[in-house]
Amino acid sequence: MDDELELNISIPAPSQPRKAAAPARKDGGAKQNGDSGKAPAKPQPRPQANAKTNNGKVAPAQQNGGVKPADRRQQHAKQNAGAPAKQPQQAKPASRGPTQATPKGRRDRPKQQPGKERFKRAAGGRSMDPDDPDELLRADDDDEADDVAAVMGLMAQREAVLREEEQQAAGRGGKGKMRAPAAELEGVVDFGDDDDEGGGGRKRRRLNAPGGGGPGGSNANSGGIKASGRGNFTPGSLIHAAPAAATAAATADGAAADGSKKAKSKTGAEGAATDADGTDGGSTAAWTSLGLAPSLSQQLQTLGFAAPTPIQRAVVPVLLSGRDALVRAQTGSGKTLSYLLPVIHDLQAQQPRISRGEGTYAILLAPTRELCLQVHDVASGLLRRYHWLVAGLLMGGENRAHEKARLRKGVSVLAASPGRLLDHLQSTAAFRTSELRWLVLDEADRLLDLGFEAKLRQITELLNSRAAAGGGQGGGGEEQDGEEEGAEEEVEQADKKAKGKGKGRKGQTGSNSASAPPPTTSPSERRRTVLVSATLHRQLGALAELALRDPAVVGFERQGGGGELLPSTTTLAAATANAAAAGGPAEDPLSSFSLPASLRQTWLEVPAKERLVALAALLRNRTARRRVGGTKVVVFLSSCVGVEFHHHLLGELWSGAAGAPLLPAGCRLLKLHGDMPQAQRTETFAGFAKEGDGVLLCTDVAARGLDFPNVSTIIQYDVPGAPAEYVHRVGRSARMGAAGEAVLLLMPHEVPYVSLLRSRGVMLEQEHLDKLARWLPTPPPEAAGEGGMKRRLKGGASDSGGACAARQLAQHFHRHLSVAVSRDPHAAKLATDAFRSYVRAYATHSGDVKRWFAVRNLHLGHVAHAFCLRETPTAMGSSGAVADRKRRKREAVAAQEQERYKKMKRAAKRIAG
Ligand SMILES: Nc1ncnc2c1ncn2[C@@H]1O[C@H](COP(=O)(O)OP(=O)(O)OP(=O)(O)O)[C@@H](O)[C@H]1O
Repeated sequence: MDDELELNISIPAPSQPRKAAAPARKDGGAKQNGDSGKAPAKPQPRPQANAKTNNGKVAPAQQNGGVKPADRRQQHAKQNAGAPAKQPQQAKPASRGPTQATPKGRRDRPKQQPGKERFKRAAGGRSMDPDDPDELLRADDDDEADDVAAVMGLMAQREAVLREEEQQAAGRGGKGKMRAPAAELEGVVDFGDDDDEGGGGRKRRRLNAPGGGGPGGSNANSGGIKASGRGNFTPGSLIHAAPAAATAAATADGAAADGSKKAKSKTGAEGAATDADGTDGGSTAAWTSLGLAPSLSQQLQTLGFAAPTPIQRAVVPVLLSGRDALVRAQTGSGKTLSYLLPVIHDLQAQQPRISRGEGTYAILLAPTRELCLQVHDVASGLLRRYHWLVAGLLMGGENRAHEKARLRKGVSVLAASPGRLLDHLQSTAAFRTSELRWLVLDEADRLLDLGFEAKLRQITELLNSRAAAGGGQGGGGEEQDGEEEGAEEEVEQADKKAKGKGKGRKGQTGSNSASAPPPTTSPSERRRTVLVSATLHRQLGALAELALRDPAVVGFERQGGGGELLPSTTTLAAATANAAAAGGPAEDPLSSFSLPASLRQTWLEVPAKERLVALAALLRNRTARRRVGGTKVVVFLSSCVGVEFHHHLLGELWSGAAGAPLLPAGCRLLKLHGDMPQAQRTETFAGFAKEGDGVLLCTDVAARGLDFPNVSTIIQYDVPGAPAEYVHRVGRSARMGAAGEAVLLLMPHEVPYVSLLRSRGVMLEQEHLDKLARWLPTPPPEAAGEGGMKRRLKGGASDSGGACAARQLAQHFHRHLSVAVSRDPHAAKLATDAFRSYVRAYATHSGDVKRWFAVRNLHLGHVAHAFCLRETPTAMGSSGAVADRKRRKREAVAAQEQERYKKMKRAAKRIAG
């Protein structure tokens, strides 16, 4: 659908602290740094001017402009070592002389703790933690250039924190730094602890804060959080630090995994698996044994990842060996880290160190904006230890000029959506990709769907041609960003440096690199390509031919007498041969899906005209089941306007019509779809992740990859277009071995869809609407005529008579609701548009499911009833917007005609007169 993510660059700042200060964020951090789409109020002074002290002396950061990051760090550390925390802040006034021009209104600002104040402003008023390296990174932007000394002080603090942390880790082997896993294992997550104190961002955490701030501490701020370099909230941060969850996933897969001590003690099988592995779930050894650098393993521990999941165990060594790969594993099994870890291991090991000016070394493509954000945030968390590697984000809906500026500065690891990436490859001359070593396609099957495939081909062709040309310059489009001109000089210098350095580096890796492609290969050959999805399918063969070289196929296969799912690594040819030998379709070795064992799947047969009340009953029933850690329900619909309509109906209109809200107190109703403004999308995405209880109405924009913690139920109100989409939708629940359930609503003629799913390895049980009878909505007391039915219902809603009465009552209520809709012009318009969109989306079912989802099978009157429409709308051929446009055109033509007629009449009068 519409939901290709466009970009939003969120690039943690450079290692050079020459320019600081992000634009003031009003959204409390939910919005990304510098991506607010708002230009700074005034042109800001150039860094050179700002770096001068009162005496006109140049600040050390500039004197060292060309020094390697490591040397620079040492200098900063020397200058600031041992300085009290406020010392660098006190230096701030010196960096902005009293006579120096400052933006209006800032001259008279109180000068106490200027550094802290500035950071606070940059965070939109939030308190920021100077010990958090991300705060430093976030502070870099283009609109305010000052506070060199303050930034340097923070750099020094960061260095000190990292050094201290490394020393501590060396001393105790990383043990004791893990968050207590019990809470996560049980799904008991204290969301309040992870909430940001501001509106929407995550809570700031110290890497090694005194007073128990470390992940092992009891402090509320403790615990590994997946942190964005941009202040984005990372949904996964709430649960990922669950070493036990890894074990739970292993259990679900029937595969081996190690985990926390608590997890190990849970089952003998798990304990045996850990022992067999020879790793200790609480130490970095579990990660280093995969070939990962000790520093990266330590960072994983710091973030709370105790041990690899089965898919990570299988994938990491394969990618470290330099092979391309197709990775196919269940939803929620940890695929993101499985490709990010080899990428980061490889880049951190490059010698001499990578500098951001050299351009992009890894591109991580994802089909939706939210997924790009999520991948970027996970990458940022891992890169916190490697300040010379910069993560960035390109996605639709964001300011291109800001993106260009960041690309000019350089982004080492880039999460991007295909559309915006292609756009920049074609038009941003300073976007350097000649050093690209990794291309990862997350949700690769979706990226290969119609709509993305052509873009992907263009992207790979452009990358190949740039690599062959060796220059890495963009498609020649000249950038026209006057506001960003100032960045040019800096970038040119970085580019010069990069050219010199890049030559020396090709093919070189540090001593701790497990393996790397041979140094003699050309850039395009050196690039590793990884395709990842829970539902890779045969169309990928085409891409494999296009971009992959003898890829390893890593996933899970049913093996052994019990048909257990075990991790396996093979080749595409072998996978095809195996499938053929097993009687499966040889052309599609990946045709059947596997779902988490902890997921309970049911389907509910509901006649069209009862769909709405059945949805209401399901929501009431499921949100009434309180779970420790929160009760979250995700409802999938087929269109954006469908989401809008139901959000309005089940929220605002419901209370009026029913006399009480549909959802229990404290359970929020949220919406997410591709037609929402980006800021609102990001806010919902973060908000739902943080929410304790909530219901999210969404389109398939939320179907893939999103990692919302504690989703207890998935309701598929509108049937997904293809079985693969079913798998991704239900995969938002039951992640990492947690319990979850998925309910699919089917109209009677759609029931054969269940058999199709079964044939693809997806097993569902039937649930009956009558069992939900007592949750069906009833008319408000003032609505007359249902008293008798109510009494019968009281007598026994579960018996068939009671259930029947409840369904009649619900229909009575439904009519009541329809009246409310017809009286609300906004709701009535939404209902009509939603109905039309539903029918149009229904017509797009294709391939093997089309026969059950033909529009001719629909009783349009009943379907309209489910949208609270008392008449079936006509003009199905056009959407509301198109119909409006046509109407306006007709009116304009009529007005013109009338004007012409009047003119003719006047002319005729003149002639006659
Ligand atoms: N080794 C690990 N230990 C504990 N938690 C982990 C580990 N690896 C990943 N996780 C957590 O598991 C959750 C699911 O991971 P991830 O999003 O990578 O799954 P996925 O396989 O990509 O799912 P999907 O197919 O839906 O995209 C995340 O919250 C992540 O932080």
